[in-house]
Amino acid sequence: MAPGATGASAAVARLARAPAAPRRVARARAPPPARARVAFRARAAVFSEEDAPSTRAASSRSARSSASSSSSSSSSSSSSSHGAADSGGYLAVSPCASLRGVVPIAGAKNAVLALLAGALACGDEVVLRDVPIGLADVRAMIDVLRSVGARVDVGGEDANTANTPSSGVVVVHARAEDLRASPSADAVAKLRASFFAAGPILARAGRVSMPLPGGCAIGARPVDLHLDGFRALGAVVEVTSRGVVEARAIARDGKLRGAGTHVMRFPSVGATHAIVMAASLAVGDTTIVNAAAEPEIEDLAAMLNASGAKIRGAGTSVITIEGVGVAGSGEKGDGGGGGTGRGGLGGCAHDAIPDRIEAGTMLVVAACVGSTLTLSPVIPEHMTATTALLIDAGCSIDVGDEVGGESKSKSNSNSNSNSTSRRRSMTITPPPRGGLRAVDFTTAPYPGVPTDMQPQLCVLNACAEGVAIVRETVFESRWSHVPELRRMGVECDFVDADGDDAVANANANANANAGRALRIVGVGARGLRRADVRGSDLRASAALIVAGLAGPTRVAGLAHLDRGYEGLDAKLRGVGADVERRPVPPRK
Ligand SMILES: CC(=O)N[C@H]1[C@@H](OP(=O)(O)OP(=O)(O)OC[C@H]2O[C@@H](n3ccc(=O)[nH]c3=O)[C@H](O)[C@@H]2O)O[C@H](CO)[C@@H](O)[C@@H]1O
Ligand SMILES: C=C(OP(=O)(O)O)C(=O)O
Repeated sequence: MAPGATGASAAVARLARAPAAPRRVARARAPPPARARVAFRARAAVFSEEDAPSTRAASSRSARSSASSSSSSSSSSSSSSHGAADSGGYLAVSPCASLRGVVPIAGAKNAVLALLAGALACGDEVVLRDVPIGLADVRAMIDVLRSVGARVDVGGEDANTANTPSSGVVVVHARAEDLRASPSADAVAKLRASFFAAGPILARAGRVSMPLPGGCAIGARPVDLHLDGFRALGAVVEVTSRGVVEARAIARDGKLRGAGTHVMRFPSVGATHAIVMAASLAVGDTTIVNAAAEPEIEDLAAMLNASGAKIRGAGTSVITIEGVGVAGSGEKGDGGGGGTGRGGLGGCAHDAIPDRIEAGTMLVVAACVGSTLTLSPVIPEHMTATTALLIDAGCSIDVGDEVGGESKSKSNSNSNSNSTSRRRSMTITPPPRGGLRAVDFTTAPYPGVPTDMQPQLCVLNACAEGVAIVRETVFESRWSHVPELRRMGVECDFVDADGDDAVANANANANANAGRALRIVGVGARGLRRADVRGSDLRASAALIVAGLAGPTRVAGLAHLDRGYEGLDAKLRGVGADVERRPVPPRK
């Protein structure tokens, strides 16, 4: 425990502990595939509102599991920690012979959530564009910001419904004098990214009182790596028995100090976000080794740099941050970028990167239906792991000309554009239906195959000819789509599999999956069987909808979908799919 840490609660001790040494875990084999029960009759529960995930209960389950050490695991794939009741009805999806056209790709959910947290690090106005403001997670994150005193104005097209595509503008102004250190527990419980806000609040207010977050129920998801980072930056941290992280700067001036070299055990995306934001406002320098390299981190750094931060190496595994101090500290900050010249960050205008996971999902749609589709805009370099798999599966991918100029990140006080990712269109031409080949894959931190694409890529394999082996090394319980795919007639079982467990071993949480893999036997030209299914997390819901395009399906669990896909059903209809959102039918 860090010097000066108060309390020795069991939760803190567990959070501080390094994970147990990697070991092979004995596992029971998964039960044999459920035999078909005719879907619409047998699965009344799938469509009952009563079995919708309950907000409070699920959130507190998640909080407890978040508080547990990284060596513990929780099998929570059948429930959600998302706060929304499942009032979204279901999607009736019919198989379609062909699709055609251009799918608009929204700003990236996971980038936007980090950017909103990043705006709390800034003393002046931050204008964020390409924000999918219809997403439940974006709205919940805005609630988190408002609950700590930030002014947030939301504008742009079609800002009001979860299932309408939009391209919104959000203006955040988090003035130092208004900033409060205790976000609303209800808002925080709704999503994982809420915890990203702890870093900037701690750095600016000198303390934070942060409830443990929500998020998809796909694994234990502790926050120990975030807390290690705060301690390295000179904070004392404790987790109360009520599941609230209490952190405060040790220094009497209430400021964080540069951590020097901080090595992360695993390249956690969220912990990297949190440390980058907090270290930017610390006094002194920090180098994060084994940082996450995801594009969303590069995007956050671009926004912070345009506001006056001094971050180098974002998008690689070593990130160096020269802390500019907090406003009024007079310790650092030279007025460059959007900085205030008195320490602290200023403001900027920033366009969020396109959503590589939404785009990847649409590529799988095209592949499963066997139709050519164009997506726009995308940043192709962010998607290479996914596109390489699709090419192996027999698809061809063409990258088009630049669309809409380069991604912009413009400081309020000068015109230093520091992000140059090119947005383009991308066209996928798959083989005719039945011609897809199965592809083995293993998820891994960027630039590996994204875990957020794993369920959708399982569906790709379900639609292909042949047998695929899928390994998940990031989230131990991200398999909730598997029983639902079985209901759709896909043979899939967990099998022992050798391979490189290096990534899983670094991430003790995923050890439950070390040495085991999902074996999927594709249905090929036969197509999938009619079924009623329920998505139990965001990407599982999306994957099951994609599967429905190859076999008639009613997919419940839309509250998950609406967290992270803005108007997926409307976008699918826009290219010719037969997808209809319907209310929950009465119970029989
Ligand atoms: C809002 C957001 O951006 N969510 C993304 C983010 O989640 P998130 O930031 O939660 O994911 P992390 O990269 O932190 O988690 C990866 C692994 O590290 C473990 N871990 C994480 C933090 C920690 O303190 N201790 C620890 O052990 C987790 O349990 C998990 O097994 O990255 C994930 C990995 O690409 C994506 O699937 C999520 O969509
Ligand atoms: C897992 C995801 O989100 P979160 O981290 O917010 O649960 C996701 O976007 O797939």
